[in-house]
Amino acid sequence: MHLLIPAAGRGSRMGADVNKLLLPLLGRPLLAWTLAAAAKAPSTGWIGIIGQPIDEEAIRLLVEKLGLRVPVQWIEGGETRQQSVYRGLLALPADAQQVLIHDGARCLASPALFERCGAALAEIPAIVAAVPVKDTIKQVYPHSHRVEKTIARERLWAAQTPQGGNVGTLKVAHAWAAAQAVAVTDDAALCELRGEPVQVVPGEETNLKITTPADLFVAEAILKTQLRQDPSP
Ligand SMILES: Nc1ccn([C@@H]2O[C@H](COP(=O)(O)OP(=O)(O)OP(=O)(O)O)[C@@H](O)[C@H]2O)c(=O)n1
Ligand SMILES: C[C@](O)(CO)[C@H](O)COP(=O)(O)O
Repeated sequence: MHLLIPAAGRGSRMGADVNKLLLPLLGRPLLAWTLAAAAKAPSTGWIGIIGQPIDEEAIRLLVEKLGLRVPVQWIEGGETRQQSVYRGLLALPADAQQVLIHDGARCLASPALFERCGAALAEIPAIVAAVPVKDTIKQVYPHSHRVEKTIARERLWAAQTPQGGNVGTLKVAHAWAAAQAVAVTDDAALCELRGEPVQVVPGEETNLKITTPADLFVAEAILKTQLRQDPSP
């Protein structure tokens, strides 16, 4: 399976002065945990890391230190996640039929989750890892923040990554979105807008996206537990 890792963000909500993916988490950069778990999944055969030029040296160094068993290719990212993923798709090797896309910022995903998503793609053209929403969700008016209504949560799932699908279909969807100036926050949304069926694959509650400083504390605790269960990440 070909895997793209978008890692070209700035981490503005983290408020650090470097890309949040280079921040240390239990002694190594956050992105190193993401890559180690991805490469540990037996079905992962190729990884493309999408990053900004300013981070290239640091990312190349961390990849070298990890000594991953799979080939890793550097791909220059864009202004938004969507643009970065599109660039990644265009940089895939010509023989790539299906692709998984996994946020560099989701450093707690287990190798089993990558396997589950890869296996699902053998049966279904497009997938998204997701978990049922646990909170009660309020829809509010934009400025006043007064509650407009409560959304029934029975059918709501929180989207995670990996997401993925057929390379050709995803390239067409991204090209269409670029031409029409359609902006979305995940890859599955583009398939949905194109009328392509997208299937949810059970995600993991612990598969957080590290976004704000508080997430780092939670991630550290989860990682410690994961390391107790499997000390060879
Ligand atoms: N131009 C961009 C923006 C984001 N990403 C990646 O997309 C993932 C999810 O994005 P997010 O968590 O929003 O990361 P940032 O954009 O870095 O954070 P922020 O929105 O707080 O600036 C991250 O792995 C991030 O590196 C990317 O590859 N290219
Ligand atoms: C793709 C994603 O991880 C799904 O939850 C998420 O949408 C990406 O983060 P963003 O902050 O919305 O760009």
